[in-house]
Amino acid sequence: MSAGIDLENVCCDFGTFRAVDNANVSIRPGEFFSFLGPSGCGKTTILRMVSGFIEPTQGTIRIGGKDVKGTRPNQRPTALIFQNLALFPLMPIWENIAFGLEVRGVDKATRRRRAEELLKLVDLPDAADKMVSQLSGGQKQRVAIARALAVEPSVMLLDEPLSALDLKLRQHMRAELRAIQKRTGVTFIYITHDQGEALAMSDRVGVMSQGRIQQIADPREIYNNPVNGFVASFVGENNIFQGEIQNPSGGMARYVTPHGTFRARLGDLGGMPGKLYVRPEHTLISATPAEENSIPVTVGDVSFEGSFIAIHATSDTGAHLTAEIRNDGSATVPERGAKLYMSFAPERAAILPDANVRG
Ligand SMILES: Nc1ncnc2c1ncn2[C@@H]1O[C@H](COP(=O)(O)OP(=O)(O)OP(=O)(O)O)[C@@H](O)[C@H]1O
Repeated sequence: MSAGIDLENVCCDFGTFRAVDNANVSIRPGEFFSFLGPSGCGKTTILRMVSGFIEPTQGTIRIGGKDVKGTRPNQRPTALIFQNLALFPLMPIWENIAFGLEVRGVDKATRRRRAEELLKLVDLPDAADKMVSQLSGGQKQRVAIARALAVEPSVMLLDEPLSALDLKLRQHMRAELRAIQKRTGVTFIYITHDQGEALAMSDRVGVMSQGRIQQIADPREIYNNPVNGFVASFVGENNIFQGEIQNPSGGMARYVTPHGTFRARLGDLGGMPGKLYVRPEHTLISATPAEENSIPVTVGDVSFEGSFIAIHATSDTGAHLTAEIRNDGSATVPERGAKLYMSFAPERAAILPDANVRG
């Protein structure tokens, strides 16, 4: 069983401080949905409102279509997983997993069977009789997930559950979590400040800043078509130009800057000024000027990043730019001091407002 979650005009105030400002989102049953944003943007507050530990100051939260106002956390069909797992060290793994069932009066044989099923589900079939201290960080994390799933929640709420793990394990657990979620079909709401994590695992992502949801979309859309500069910068690198818009037409515009006049896609500015954003992997280098959006530069640092090489350069007018080329031998890597041109295709660049912030 999985349930959808709807937030309708949800606000949360702590005294005079508004931690969550007018959140609207419909999370589908069985969806892996992440809230992504920097520390303090209100992600945990949203999770705590869904789980029932705090009530919204305004607005409505529905789980499975039912308004949950006044419903206590233990009466909601949600299970919460933290970074701090709070497993019981003196109980074997299977009893840890079955603890919630014991509280509900389920008999021992059924508890054991259910624990073993869940251990298979999280890919730890031989761990039932081990103790917590015998497991690695990632294995403990999987036990915590199995324990949360034991009480058959319709919604799993995960609060940065991987942040205590080292990088390799975290990357491995991304795939594991995603696989467990798809196997169970339970709705997952995941919060993280790690954009790689959110983009890799989620069906959709809600990017947040200063209490406001900035954009809700699938990971590709978030990366390829960010709605504002905050989202563009939070999920990746950019070359950014500041200038004036000229001749907007058909979703494109000319953009006049001290570094050149460019053509780019025009985002929804909502009356706000815009800057031009283009990703380093869409910034091209050439020995001769490109037909449009071409900037003469001098190469500075050339940094080897594994799968790609970052070329940092400064334009004759003082703009700092970065282009990335793939490390597959297909392009000549320029040297420091080389004079060349950086350019970008108009449809790869967008003029965007800064962010949707409290006015
Ligand atoms: N009980 C509280 N009383 C007062 N302010 C609070 C309370 N809980 C959270 N806040 C504030 O609300 C804002 C949002 O907090 P929240 O914990 O939701 O952020 P977050 O995005 O989850 O950050 P982090 O990633 O650091 O956990 C922060 O500025 C925080 O200081």
